Amino acid sequence: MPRPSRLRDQDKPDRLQLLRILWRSLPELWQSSPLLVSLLGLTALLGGVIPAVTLLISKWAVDGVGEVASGGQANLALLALAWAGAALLGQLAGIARAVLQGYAADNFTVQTSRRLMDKMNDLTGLEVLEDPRFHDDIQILQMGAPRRPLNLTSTIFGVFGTLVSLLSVGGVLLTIGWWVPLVVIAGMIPLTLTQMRLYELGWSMTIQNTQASRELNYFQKAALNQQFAKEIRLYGLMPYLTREYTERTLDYQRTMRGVRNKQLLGVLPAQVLALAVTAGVFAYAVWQAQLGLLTAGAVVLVIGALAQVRGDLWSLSDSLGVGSEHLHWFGKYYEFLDAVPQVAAPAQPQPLPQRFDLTLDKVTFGYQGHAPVIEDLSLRIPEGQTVAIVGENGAGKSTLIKLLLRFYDPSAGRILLGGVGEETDLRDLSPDEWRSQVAAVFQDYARFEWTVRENVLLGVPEDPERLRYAADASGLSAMLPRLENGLNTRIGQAYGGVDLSGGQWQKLVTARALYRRARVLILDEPTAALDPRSEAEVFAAFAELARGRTALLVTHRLGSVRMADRIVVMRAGRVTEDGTHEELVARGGEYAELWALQAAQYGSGGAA
Ligand SMILES: Nc1ncnc2c1ncn2[C@@H]1O[C@H](COP(=O)(O)OP(=O)(O)OP(=O)(O)O)[C@@H](O)[C@H]1O
Repeated sequence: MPRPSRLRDQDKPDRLQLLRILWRSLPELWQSSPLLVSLLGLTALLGGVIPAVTLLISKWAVDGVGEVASGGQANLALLALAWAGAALLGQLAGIARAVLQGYAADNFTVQTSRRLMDKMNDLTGLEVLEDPRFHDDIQILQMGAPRRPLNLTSTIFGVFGTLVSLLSVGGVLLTIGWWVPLVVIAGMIPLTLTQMRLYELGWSMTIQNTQASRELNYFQKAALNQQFAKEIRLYGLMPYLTREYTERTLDYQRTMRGVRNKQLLGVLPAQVLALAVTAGVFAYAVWQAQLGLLTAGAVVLVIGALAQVRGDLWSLSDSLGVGSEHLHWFGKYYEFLDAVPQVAAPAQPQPLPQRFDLTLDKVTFGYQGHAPVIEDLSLRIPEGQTVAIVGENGAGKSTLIKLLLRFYDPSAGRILLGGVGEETDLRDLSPDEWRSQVAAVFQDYARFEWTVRENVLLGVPEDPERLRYAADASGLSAMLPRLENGLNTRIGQAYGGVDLSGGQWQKLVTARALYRRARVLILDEPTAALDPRSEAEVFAAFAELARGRTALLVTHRLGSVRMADRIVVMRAGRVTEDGTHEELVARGGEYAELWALQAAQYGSGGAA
């Protein structure tokens, strides 16, 4: 993903760029349903020529009436039938187009959304998701994904049909004078351009206001969200939220109202010009008829054609204006699809090494725009070892875990996987393959509003024996009888499900990690919300599961780290102590101090 500053630069693509976007979207639309799109093109073509055909028939009919009145001959009945046939065909083409358009747009929508999701999957790192401006782009893409493909499809075929109609009616007007269609169209061009410019203005306002609208919506969301209800009531936050929401909304509406008014008033002069031109041509046709140079049928043709051209050009300017908004959205969409992530999967990934020793070699890392939080850190974790990582808040423990999972790449140094002589840089492995070998419970784990079972399996096929083992070992089994439908209990009030307590959730996500057949197990603060008995149970399960595999445990509960083979103490992004519990206590450093403190709290006197 490019840095968001690049995204900003492209917020207002010029017309040429819009054409390029259109050029790229056409084959995509075609690929989504070739047959439907071809038929759609045919119906638009048919619908486009019908107005010209109807006008010609009208001309012949009026002239025919004149002929008959002056004693001549004309097959008026046939002409009437032809007129009705053409009108019916036009109606049928319109209905067929609407139906086909619905089907084609459905396919195009699914294809577009799938590509968005696939791309999100390709963004293997987390760095992009942490930039506030990235949220704006995602919000625009997310909001537009269900409707922009349909809008663009209908605009493309609308514009195509209108162009066909303009060309054919313009061709009919040629019979009055070669300059007539040229003058009519030239008179309408300012209207078309003004309309398009104003739509573009509308789009750039949408972009500029996304951050503002996101923020104001956040105030409303906070006010109505159950998650914040306790603090809002306790601290009397509601008046503040209401005030902020109202002021920001009024501000936002003022800005948007300005744009809307400008849009409406801005088209007025161009509309007057267009009207003047058509009125001029109309007057010319009447004058020519008075001179006997045009037949009555030709005057009817001119009147009808002018109305048609006016209607067509109006709808063309409207479609091009709205269409440019859809194309802007597609511009963002392609920008997202083309984004090159900082954490990228290698083109030719190395196979996973035999041994899973982990080596951090002089690793330095800082979050985007921030000072390093891991500095020149070297650490070797042989396969099979259970390592507890402890240290004060903000020491960099969770960051270290995120680096090991390759959610970020170090800015300096390397992280290697493999035994001596076969070490491979994590950057040379397929992130998916590497992560499939790791089970992890994060501090801020995902709470999916699915069933308990789905929350444990997370898309992995069910193995009943393993599921039972994971549920038993994590303590999940013990809480199931209290849930209405056991493993099939739906979680989340939004879908009529139940709410789980923090501790219950923690057991569930521990089961999630235990269910995976992973060679590396990572638990980041797995027991923070657990009662002492559950904590002891989870650690017993962890110790059991950790046997024979690499296990990393980040925790502040020192009582539970004694069972680790080794304890690593971190401070300000560096490893300051490294050894067994006994060694570190004997050493009398930070660990010994923390241990004594916690032991004193539990009243055991701090003895090792
Ligand atoms: N996504 C982020 N963007 C910017 N800074 C971050 C981000 N995540 C963490 N930090 C910062 O990095 C530093 C290390 O954070 P980290 O979460 O690794 O610490 P920790 O040792 O796990 O702390 P704790 O014990 O409180 O969980 C902190 O100063 C934190 O503010």
